[in-house]
Formats: sequence, structure tokens, C-alpha cells
Amino acid sequence: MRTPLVLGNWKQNGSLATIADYAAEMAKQALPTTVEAGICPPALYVAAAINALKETKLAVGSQDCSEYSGGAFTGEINAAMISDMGCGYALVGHSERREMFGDTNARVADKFIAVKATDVTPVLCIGESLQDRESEKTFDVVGAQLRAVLEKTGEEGFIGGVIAYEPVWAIGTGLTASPEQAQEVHEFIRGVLAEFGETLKNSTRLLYGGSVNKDNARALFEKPDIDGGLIGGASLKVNDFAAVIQAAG
Ligand SMILES: O=C(CO)COP(=O)(O)O
Repeated sequence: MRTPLVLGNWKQNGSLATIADYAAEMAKQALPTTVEAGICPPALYVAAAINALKETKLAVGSQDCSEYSGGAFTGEINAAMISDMGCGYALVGHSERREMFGDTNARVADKFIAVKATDVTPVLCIGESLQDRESEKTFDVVGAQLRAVLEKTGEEGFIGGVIAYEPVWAIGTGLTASPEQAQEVHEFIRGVLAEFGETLKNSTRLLYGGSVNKDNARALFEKPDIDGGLIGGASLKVNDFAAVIQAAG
């Protein structure tokens, strides 16, 4: 049995004031006890978010993690620091990092391994572009992104990690993959995991991300290989995010 997981990725949004309001409103929401949930605010606000969300069910995560363990890497934050602050999760390989900040498959694998070496759960983000999908390369691209990590970690080194499938064409566009399109790729991902071990295949939680909102979440989460979501825009509004978490229960 895989516990559903819903994470909000705030990207470069939020402030001390919005975090305080958000936490106060979230504390009033009845969230299902059967769902794990959290938000990933900008790194600078992790401490404030952890403190503000104490009275809620929400954990806090990091949006990225350095592949290096420490030293002269200006601007970077390592896995030990993310753990030290009390984060439950760290995203690695988000498409915005891959596209705009040069995160290659090899670097993302090293980031995953760095997070996995701590008590923080790594969330490996993978997904194809519109061009990939139109040229029928979805499985090639997603498979290569996933294998780049699995070939370095093996089953043992991956177990406990989470995968978020986020088709790039569905991120922030309002174009959601249909539940059938998402399920098809999730089933493919589980097939790749099976090449590395049955336990890995059965235990790994697979999240869908890309324009998930309170209206489309339930149909996506009902699919057999979709174990929750990674939510961008809709995670910034308490009522919307709470409804998405409820849809996973
Ligand atoms: O990139 C995403 C989450 O990481 C998805 O963003 P949206 O939900 O805003 O499309």
C-alpha cells in the first residue's frame, strides 16, 4: 500500500506575510489523515514555513539540492543543510531547473543521491517537452531521465525515493494531461522500475504534476499508478490546495 503524497511547489513565489496567512488559513482546514502533504517554498523561507505550519498537517520541502556536499559553491544549499532545517522532501530535476539552469540527467542523478544519503525524501522530477510528445519520443525521454538515476543508484539506492511525472507542456499552461495520458506514462515508469526490482516497482510513489487543480485532481488520483501530485499554481491558494489534498484521500 502506497501512502498518497501531495506536494506544493511554490517556485519563486511567497513572502513572510503570505506564509503567515497561508498557515493560519491552512490550520482551519480538515485534511485527510491518510494523505501525506507538504509545500516547498523558496529556500530562504523554509525556516519560516516550518515554524508557521507547525499547527497544520503540512511538511516542508526544498525545491532543489546541490549535488556537492559543501565548500566553495556560492548560492548552493546541500542535502545536510536541508535535513538540518527539518525538511521532509527535496525536489531534484524539476523541468525549470533542467531547461533554464542547466541541470543535466547526470547532475540530477548526483543530486538525487546526495538527498537520499540523508533522512530527506528525494522527489525526482521527469517529463517530456511538447516537441518530444509530438515526435513520439515521450517514453524515450522519460525513460532516459529515469534510467540515468537508477543506473547509478540501483534498487537499494532508490527505494524510498519519489518520482514526479510532469509533462513540460502541462506545466503552468492550464493544459493538463488527461488521466489516461498520465496513467499511460506512469505505467511505463513502473515498468522501468521493474527492471531494477519488484519491490522498487511496487513501493515507489509516482506523482503527477502539470496544471493539477481542485477540479481535475480526483480523476487523476483515481488512476492505479498515480499516487498523488506535485502542484504548482494551485498550491499557492489554501482552499485550492486543501481540495487537491482531499482528492487524494
Ligand atoms: O511545475 C509544477 C509543479 O512542480 C506544476 O506547476 P502547475 O501546477 O502550476 O502547472
